[in-house]
Amino acid sequence: MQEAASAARLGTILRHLCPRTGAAALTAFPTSAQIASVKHPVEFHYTLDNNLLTPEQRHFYDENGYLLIKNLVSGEDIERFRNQFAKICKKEVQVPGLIIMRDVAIAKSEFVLDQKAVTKVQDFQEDEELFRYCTMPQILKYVECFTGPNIMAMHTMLINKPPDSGKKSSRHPMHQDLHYFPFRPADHIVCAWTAMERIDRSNGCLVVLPGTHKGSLKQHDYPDWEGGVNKMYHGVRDYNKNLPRVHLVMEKGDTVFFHPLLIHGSGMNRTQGFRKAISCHYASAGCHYIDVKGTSQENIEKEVVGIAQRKYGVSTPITLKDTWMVRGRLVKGERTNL
Ligand SMILES: CCCC(=O)SCCNC(=O)CCNC(=O)[C@H](O)C(C)(C)COP(=O)(O)OP(=O)(O)OC[C@H]1O[C@@H](n2cnc3c(N)ncnc32)[C@H](O)[C@@H]1OP(=O)(O)O
Ligand SMILES: Nc1ncnc2c1ncn2[C@@H]1O[C@H](COP(=O)(O)OP(=O)(O)OP(=O)(O)O)[C@@H](O)[C@H]1O
Ligand SMILES: O=C(O)CCC(=O)C(=O)O
Ligand SMILES: [Fe+2]
Ligand SMILES: [Mg+2]
Repeated sequence: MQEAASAARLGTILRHLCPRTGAAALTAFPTSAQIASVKHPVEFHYTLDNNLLTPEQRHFYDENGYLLIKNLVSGEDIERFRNQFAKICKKEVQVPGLIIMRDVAIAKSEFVLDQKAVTKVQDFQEDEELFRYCTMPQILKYVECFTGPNIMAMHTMLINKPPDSGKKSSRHPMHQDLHYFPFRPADHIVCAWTAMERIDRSNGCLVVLPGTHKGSLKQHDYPDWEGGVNKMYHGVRDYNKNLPRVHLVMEKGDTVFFHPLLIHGSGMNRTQGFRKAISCHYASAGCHYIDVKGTSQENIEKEVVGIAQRKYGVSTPITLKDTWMVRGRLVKGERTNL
């Protein structure tokens, strides 16, 4: 009698943990103890086991494509990133390769030389102080669950979402980060995004469509927004507008890890403050480059290559791959493919 009950429970848990077997979704979530009581190894599709993630966390990422870890980066570290960002904006330090981007509403009006004009800095891999973010052990421990032990920091950003100018251009359209990346497999890429202050709907938090990481890479274009769109802020052309949206409210230091196919964006900043977040996209060094010619990524390759050629004053043909090869930095293990 007892045995039959526990066998039924085991079956229930296994069905819950292996949704791809086609069993109906369950409403109750198994506890750690229940999962630990399962004798058969449980299969997870999107994470590797390094004894850090709990089965619940691995299950959550499999189903949703993101995982939020509270309080992962200290207030002191965030203060240092803030200070360095301010120095960069004031031109007290010059960082080779850094892209400083102003909001389209400001870029097209007067020029103000301070952080009020800067909507994000990108490619800070040569700035020791900001790049510390990408090498923090507590972040890399999580990253390894997605990428394995050989880890490349591919893309770095500090986003300083400005108070909206009234044109709604502080929004970031819904997109998949993989659109920008000519490397695969997607499952071995992950973004770490850390809130540098409390971020909620008022200042434009991340908005995600849970589960969309299980889909494919979609066609991206500039959204048809009246007030203008920032350069390279492509959005998914068509996505199911009825899918549930989750607003990720985060406190300072909270960090979200998310899959590069997860459809996400961010709302406009309705406050007077500059909403700050720091992020890094990591990939397994074992990933390989692909040629995006003939794919939906051709449009972004054209734009990125155009900007890179202007920036470095080169006219020789380069590819999207070349622009990533020079930006990627090994942060753990061995640099193999990328
Ligand atoms: C996982 C990844 C997800 C993402 O990365 S999504 C976002 C990707 N964003 C980027 O890659 C940042 C791209 N931005 C840049 O490369 C630069 O900021 C950009 C646009 C080339 C401008 O840099 P600079 O050339 O130094 O700036 P500039 O003041 O001399 O302006 C040159 C021309 O560009 C225009 N511009 C500047 N910022 C803009 C903006 N935010 N949106 C639209 N247009 C913008 C600016 O008006 C000027 O145009 P014009 O020559 O006057 O017609
Ligand atoms: N007309 C639109 N077309 C496509 N994407 C949009 C549109 N309006 C908003 N978005 C995107 O949806 C996400 C959420 O934006 P939105 O401005 O609705 O913020 P929000 O945080 O949901 O704010 P609110 O509290 O007003 O609902 C962002 O990625 C934004 O760029
Ligand atoms: O901080 C944000 O608004 C998110 C930006 C983002 O998703 C991106 O740059 O890819
Ligand atoms: Fe993104
Ligand atoms: Mg909204």
